[in-house]
Amino acid sequence: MSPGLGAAVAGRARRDPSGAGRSADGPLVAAGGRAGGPLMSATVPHPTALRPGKALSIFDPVFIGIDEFGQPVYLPMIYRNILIGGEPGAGKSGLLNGVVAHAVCSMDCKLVLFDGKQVELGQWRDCADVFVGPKLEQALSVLRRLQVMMDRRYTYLLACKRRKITPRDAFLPYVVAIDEIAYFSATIGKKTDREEFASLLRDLVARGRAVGIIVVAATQRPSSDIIPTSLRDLFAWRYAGRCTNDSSSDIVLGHGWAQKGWSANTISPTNPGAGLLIAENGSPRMVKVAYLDDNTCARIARHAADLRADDRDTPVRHLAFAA
Ligand SMILES: Nc1ncnc2c1ncn2[C@@H]1O[C@H](COP(=O)(O)OP(=O)(O)OP(=O)(O)O)[C@@H](O)[C@H]1O
Repeated sequence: MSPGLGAAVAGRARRDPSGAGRSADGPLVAAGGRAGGPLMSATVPHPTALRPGKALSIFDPVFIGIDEFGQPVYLPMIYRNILIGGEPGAGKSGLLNGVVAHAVCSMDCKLVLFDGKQVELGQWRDCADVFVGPKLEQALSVLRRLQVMMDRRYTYLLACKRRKITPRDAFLPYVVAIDEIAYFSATIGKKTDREEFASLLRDLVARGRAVGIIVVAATQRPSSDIIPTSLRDLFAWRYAGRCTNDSSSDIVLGHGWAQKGWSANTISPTNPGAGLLIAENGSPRMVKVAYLDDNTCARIARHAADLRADDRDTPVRHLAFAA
């Protein structure tokens, strides 16, 4: 488990009674580790880990596991998206759950979950503002609302002559987690609806970053019809768990990496949770994702649901989709 998450869970009974740390612009938000800082700070534990009893912040980098030297790997997720690909059983859910677990414990962020199977992200349901199950119409309706919200936030930023939201803005970042993109974009419903899903998702990934919409999307079908290059290249972070061939690995990481020796096809099938992580303009790097088993996810989810229930009545949370 992430040191940060561990601290948050362990600190359940020791929360800041003033509640100051839970507001969108409270002291919970650390001064360092923001966008513009290093893309990956892998060698030193982030200060979040040293703040027992406080909730996390989505503006803090997310602990995802260790690299091949045993060093912790943190991903700054704010203003970024992550694509997670790999064959069934590669360990994609581990990374998805790790990011979602950080998000649910961050009172300065809201959560929208898409899960056609319902059980992959189902444990976080009580923490989510919206949970989309197997219905494509619901998925489309939620994506359309997110798109409207995104447009309004841009209108607001334009009026303020700014390019990005900050922790001080009244509206909160959203983490939009999708387990199995292909289910919505290539499997169920009518072709026109699936195409609309793909196009709305692309727009969200392309434009959502600056207004605090973070897309975390996973697929066990890394093929060019599900992840066209134009979509893949919009993800600042890409993680390839074991893939069945070099071409699938390249579809996640970027064209040509397999030829340079970086292929997720070389990962042993007996090593789930190991994968290649790449940042935009960077090189791949082997990471072993920290695995949260079902019981741990359930404990974190209960803790976070309590925190969020306490927090729900604060005015800022009512800005949800109305924003
Ligand atoms: N980081 C990890 N460390 C150790 N074991 C892991 C790790 N990640 C996954 N596993 C093991 O591998 C199994 C499959 O992992 P997981 O369900 O995350 O794969 P997946 O890629 O999401 O599969 P699917 O595409 O079928 O949903 C887990 O039940 C767990 O036993």
